[in-house]
Amino acid sequence: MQNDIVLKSTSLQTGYYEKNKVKTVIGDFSNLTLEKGDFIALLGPNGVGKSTLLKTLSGELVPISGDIKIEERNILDYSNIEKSKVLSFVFSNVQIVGNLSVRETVMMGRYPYVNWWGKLSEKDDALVIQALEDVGAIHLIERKITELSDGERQKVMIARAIAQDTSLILLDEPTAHLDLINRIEIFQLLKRIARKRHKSILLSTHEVEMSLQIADKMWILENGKCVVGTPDAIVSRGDIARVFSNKNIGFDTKQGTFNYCADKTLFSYTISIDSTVNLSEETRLRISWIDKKFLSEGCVKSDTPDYNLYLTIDKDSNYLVWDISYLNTNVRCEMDGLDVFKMILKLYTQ
Ligand SMILES: Nc1ncnc2c1ncn2[C@@H]1O[C@H](COP(=O)(O)OP(=O)(O)OP(=O)(O)O)[C@@H](O)[C@H]1O
Repeated sequence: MQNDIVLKSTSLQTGYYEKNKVKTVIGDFSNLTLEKGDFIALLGPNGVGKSTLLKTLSGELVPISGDIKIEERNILDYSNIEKSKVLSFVFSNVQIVGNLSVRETVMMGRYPYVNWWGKLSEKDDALVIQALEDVGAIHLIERKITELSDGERQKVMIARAIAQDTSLILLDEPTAHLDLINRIEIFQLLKRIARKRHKSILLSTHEVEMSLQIADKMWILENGKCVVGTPDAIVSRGDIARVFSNKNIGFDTKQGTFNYCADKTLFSYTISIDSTVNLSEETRLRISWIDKKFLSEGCVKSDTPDYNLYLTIDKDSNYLVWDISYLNTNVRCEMDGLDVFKMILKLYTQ
């Protein structure tokens, strides 16, 4: 395979047909490629066309124009059974077929390989067990799929895709409805599979911060186009800030995190620190969280501020305290961020 390219689309337009006529064009992409071992996050606002692109790349939707090649062969030239040997698709809303056990569900991934007599071999069974071990769900093997939590079920569906042993795995929002730990686990699990088993994995997600940390590359959809790059390139080019920020959400390019800002500016402030204060890691952290809290309340940092916040040590208690000065008023309050804010608000509305 040339340059390890697993999927390549050329001049692809995605969209929908109605009565054999083009109803709407959703995406218009120059060349998109997925290479062996790639772990790629597909991101973009609601309704931008992520699912439409995934369904088109999987052959479920017919492109409006352009073509898609998987392992150098046009996707339209594959029979269903041939396609299911090169490509697996994990949907966000897991469709549960019948009252199957976890073993039977994952075994369905081996269906494209059943022998002439329609029988699964010992090798198939071993692959099912291996796939369940890979996703950390082997303990669920005898459970009914209907009796699992969303996170457990999602892992089983990923195991099914692994058992299917395709070079390409597409996943549509595999972490939707999952808690934080399960979301991270699924991301890391998919990355491990891409690495260990040299699979190409493309998943759509709304997890911007997690994708920045874990994905090899990102495809960001914006107005029907796709911006492609490694996380560092995408951040430094300002793509994340442009696509995902608005007047209430700012992207911190150094931290790779979002900050939530208020609609209107309430007041400005500055923070300074007395030289006697020993800035421990915890104190630095608390100050940065005060900044976040203030930002979310509509307060901005300024060199000519309404409020001066001076961090010092109270001589009697030996605790850290804030001295707040505003016009001719000076007050002292404890370190706690909410207390500081409430105190300032009190002065502000007096
Ligand atoms: N069958 C259809 N016919 C016409 N338009 C459709 C059809 N299905 C979806 N769309 C439209 O295509 C656009 C892209 O939808 P798609 O589901 O691909 O977006 P998405 O990026 O996956 O969104 P989300 O993040 O909300 O899941 C939307 O405007 C949607 O309304």
